[in-house]
Amino acid sequence: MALLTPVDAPAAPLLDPSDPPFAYAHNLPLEKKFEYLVAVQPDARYFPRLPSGTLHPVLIELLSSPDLLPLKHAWTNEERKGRAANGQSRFYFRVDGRMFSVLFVKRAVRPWVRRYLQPSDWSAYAAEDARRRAEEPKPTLEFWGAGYFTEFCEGPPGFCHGGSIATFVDMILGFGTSGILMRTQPCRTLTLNVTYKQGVPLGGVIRLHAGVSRIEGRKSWPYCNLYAGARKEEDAKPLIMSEGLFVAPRNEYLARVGMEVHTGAKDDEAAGHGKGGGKGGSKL
Ligand SMILES: CCCCCCCCCC(=O)SCCNC(=O)CCNC(=O)[C@H](O)C(C)(C)COP(=O)(O)OP(=O)(O)OC[C@H]1O[C@@H](n2cnc3c(N)ncnc32)[C@H](O)[C@@H]1OP(=O)(O)O
Repeated sequence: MALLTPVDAPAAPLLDPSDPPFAYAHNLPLEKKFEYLVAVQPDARYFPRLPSGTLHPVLIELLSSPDLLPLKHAWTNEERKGRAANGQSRFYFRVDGRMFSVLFVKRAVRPWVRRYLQPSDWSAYAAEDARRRAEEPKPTLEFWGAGYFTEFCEGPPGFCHGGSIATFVDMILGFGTSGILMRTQPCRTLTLNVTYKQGVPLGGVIRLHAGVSRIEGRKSWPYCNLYAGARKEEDAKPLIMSEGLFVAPRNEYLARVGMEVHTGAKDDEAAGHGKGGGKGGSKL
């Protein structure tokens, strides 16, 4: 299935901040904030359509918002080297000013979500977060992202496996939308509907548009569409359309597994801003 495995492949070169890709990143207004993202771009041997170590313009655009908080170097150089050699598929997206990434590890359709904007100073972050929320009392109900799938997600030759796509959109729906928007832990998938209108090519930049069309109490109805190409075109038809019903676990379940229990009216109020939603009252 995969064209190249890490075992067959030559070792990835050591990533060095003095390399041209880093200089390229440093020319950007956000300077070192890009360093980490640049460093984890896959090697060109695994991902030949983008120059090694550079960010695609659409990702730069995505990351260039002035309200981005400094990125934290969450991984060591050694980890970065290893990860870059694994040909991971990676997507970036922003929700409420926070940057997230979803990546696939090797062949397994096992995605991990990593929150990029982990500030080193949590009190400063909390203050910033509170200020932003005060200015934008309504939760973000839609967001855009971009990324790519590599050969570890291959199904039909040159195209992404349907299971990888289903896993990916499940993550976006579950974590990226309902979990975050409802200000709770990730919600659980109750139903997931994926329409594969066209194949998703490996290697090229894929845009995503996701959001939540309705929120009622513990339930939310997120959607996620995938498009080919870096640029948004008004008449572009989605390759993939997905939607689902996601349900936040009951409080008694959360208490049993030792997770924080959300009962605050504020969260419910925020959730109630969804189209068609609005009951908001806690049914937890
Ligand atoms: C750190 C990174 C972590 C990243 C995580 C990303 C998230 C990825 C998302 C996933 O993949 S989760 C894994 C796959 N999903 C599961 O394993 C879920 C398994 N199912 C469950 O755990 C429970 O069924 C669930 C928590 C989803 C719901 O349990 P409940 O006991 O709350 O269900 P309940 O029967 O009360 O139904 C909840 C609501 O849905 C409604 N409902 C049930 N079945 C339905 C159906 N088929 N269609 C429409 N509505 C339905 C039901 O009427 C009710 O509405 P109301 O509250 O308004 O009355």
